[in-house]
Amino acid sequence: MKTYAYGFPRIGKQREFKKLVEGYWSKRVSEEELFSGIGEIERKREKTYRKYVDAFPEGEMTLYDPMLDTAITFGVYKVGSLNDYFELCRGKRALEMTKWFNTNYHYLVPDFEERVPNFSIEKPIWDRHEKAKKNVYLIGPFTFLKLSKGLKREFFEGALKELTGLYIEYMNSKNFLSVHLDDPALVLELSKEDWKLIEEVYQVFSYAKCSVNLFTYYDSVDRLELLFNLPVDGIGIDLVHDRGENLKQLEKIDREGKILYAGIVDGRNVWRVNPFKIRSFVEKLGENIVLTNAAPLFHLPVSIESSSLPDELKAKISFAEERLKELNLTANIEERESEVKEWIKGLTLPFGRNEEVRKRVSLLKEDDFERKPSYEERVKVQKEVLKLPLFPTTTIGSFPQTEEIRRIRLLYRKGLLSKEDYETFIRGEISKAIQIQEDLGLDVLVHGEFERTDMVEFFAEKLEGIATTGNGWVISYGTRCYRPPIIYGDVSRRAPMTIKEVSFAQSLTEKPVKGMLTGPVTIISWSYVREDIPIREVAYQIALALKDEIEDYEKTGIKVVQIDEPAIRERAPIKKRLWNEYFEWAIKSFRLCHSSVKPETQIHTHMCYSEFSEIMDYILDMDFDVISIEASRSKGDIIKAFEEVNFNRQIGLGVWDIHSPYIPSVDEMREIVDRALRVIPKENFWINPDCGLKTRRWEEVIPALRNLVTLARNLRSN
Ligand SMILES: CN1c2c(nc(N)[nH]c2=O)NC[C@@H]1CNc1ccc(C(=O)N[C@@H](CCC(=O)N[C@@H](CCC(=O)N[C@@H](CCC(=O)O)C(=O)O)C(=O)O)C(=O)O)cc1
Ligand SMILES: N[C@@H](CCS)C(=O)O
Ligand SMILES: [Zn+2]
Repeated sequence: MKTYAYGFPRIGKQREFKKLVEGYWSKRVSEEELFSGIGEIERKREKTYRKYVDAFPEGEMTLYDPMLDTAITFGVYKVGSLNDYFELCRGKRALEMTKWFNTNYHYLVPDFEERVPNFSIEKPIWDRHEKAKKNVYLIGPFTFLKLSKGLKREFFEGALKELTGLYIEYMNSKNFLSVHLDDPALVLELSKEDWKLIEEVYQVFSYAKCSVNLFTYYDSVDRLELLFNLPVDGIGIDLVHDRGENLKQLEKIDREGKILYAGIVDGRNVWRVNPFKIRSFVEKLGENIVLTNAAPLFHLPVSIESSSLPDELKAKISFAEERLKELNLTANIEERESEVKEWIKGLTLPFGRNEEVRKRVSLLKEDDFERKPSYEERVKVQKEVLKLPLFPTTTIGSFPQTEEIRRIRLLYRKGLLSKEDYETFIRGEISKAIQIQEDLGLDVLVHGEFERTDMVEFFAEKLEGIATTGNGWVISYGTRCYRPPIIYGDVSRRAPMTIKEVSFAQSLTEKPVKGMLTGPVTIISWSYVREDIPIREVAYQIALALKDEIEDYEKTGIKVVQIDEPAIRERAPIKKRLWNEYFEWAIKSFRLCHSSVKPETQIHTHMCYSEFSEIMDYILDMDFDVISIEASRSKGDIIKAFEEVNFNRQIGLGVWDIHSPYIPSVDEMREIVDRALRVIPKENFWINPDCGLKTRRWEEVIPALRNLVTLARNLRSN
């Protein structure tokens, strides 16, 4: 049996990719060094692939994001220099950033600005395909256009025809031997018209001089037979996250000699597979099978080898390199039987069970998910208590994680600094941040999250039942990474998690300080989650831990609590037909956190970098008092969605794109507010940035927040 793998992480075992690109941005690395360093990373990746699998794509590497590279290759953006390229990623011309399907990877969204697209084939400033010949990696034209913005409906068909034609020209002129087309948008719930268009337009692949393999992943394809009728050589499908739907269709399809790239090892979660079971499963699939991963492997860290997990857990999981090994073991099971037996030894080890937690979840009643009194009642009490001005100003939670903070934390983690000294240092940072916010004149303050490495990892370290990996880095966007924790057992709170820092901050000021928590859906979405109990139960376990934390806030006099749920949209299933089922537990877990708070406690939530317009009704059902939503990169496009719903809650639409070092002026921020005030009553409107400020520098934060406060003051005096 043959094996194939794709999407192996580009970050590198020691985050070489991040260090290199960020080194270039800070002028420590020259252009030449950047290119040769990227080449080196690519060679290492290919060496790993070669160790385990028969084939893999060439030219998968990028300097920032493959969607942007595709846009440049086909002339959507003209880029004459590396600086032009990075301006589109993080400068004043930065493209909107949004979640890639239901993942925590963010891509740059090509924008056609409502104009007729005018494609061309361009030689990019750094040519990822320069040496590529076999299985050359390209994002499929359908996915590329479907995930872009500003392409009017009436132009879509013409654009797809023209672009697909150019793809053929590109492949033929470059003399590729074979092409790997990544086309995950084919798993979306598509209309009849879309399917008809795909069927028609993708016929042009018969003009390709090389073989073409079309890969889908993250879910099932609703019209799989249609893909097998296209003039391509192979089809890749996800047999892990398809709820059996791909398999069911496969049984009825005549594959007519086409290769089936059977995605049988999970690219999204870490639980180790049993190669014996996988092998007997694939043997039933028939002839012409190539074993592959079910989704790109970059959602996993590079290898378990360099992680600091306990051995019992390591024996149950696989990261990217181990997934390659699983493909290899499955394909060569006869010769490697003893190795396979060794591989699966850890699978029988039990997950952590906590009877008390199980009982608490089983005793939950409908009332436990219901906050009383209603928003209309409690908002009056909150007004009395908080006495906030019109257009209250706040930030989203984190302040700059400076090099000094990271260095001090590293010393503490290595045991070179005592807990006491570390905590004194953190208190010093909190004091400075409170002073700065007071001086700027913000209304609702935050403690700054200096004690947190990451908004999920921090809670994972405090909670029982969740493990952290130490070095298991995964890219979230560009060069920014996170280490997804592993939820392996029942989750419970050992002790208060955030009270010390937040109540210290509150002791320094008369203004309200927001207690800052990460919500259950986000903790789940940015972690790897056990699959032996229903996801709903995991969510309720986490919610109960957060509920206890909020009760402790109230006891210490905290009046405003923010429960961040930036991943609530991202976690929604790709198939909308499954949305009700998902949102039911997602919303209930949020409501469980805050259902028992006092009427005067103001509950905030925050969401970012997703397409929210379609989920407004679900969002409202979470029953918070205030929401802050990112809106500035999309120039406030989300405002349209407020025209259609009666959004009777307070809202802060982000007025500052915090992922760019650019400092917006008062007038630039005002544009978004003016548009929003046409649909949102001014007494419900807050002024805040898009997201947390941890990735920015104080030199950017202070002037931008000064402008933000000036904007609020101008609005109040108008
Ligand atoms: C808000 N977002 C988040 C998402 N997902 C998360 N898991 N977290 C988020 O906050 N998704 C949506 C958005 C956008 N996504 C991100 C993701 C990641 C970052 C980010 O800033 N990442 C940091 C790493 C953060 C971290 O864990 N830091 C640790 C380790 C720091 C470190 O590298 N230490 C060095 C030594 C110190 C030094 O020399 O600097 C080392 O260990 O070698 C910590 O602070 O201790 C990143 O830099 O990529 C932002 C938005
Ligand atoms: N409170 C978090 C939310 C990020 S989505 C922060 O400010 O970083
Ligand atoms: Zn955010």
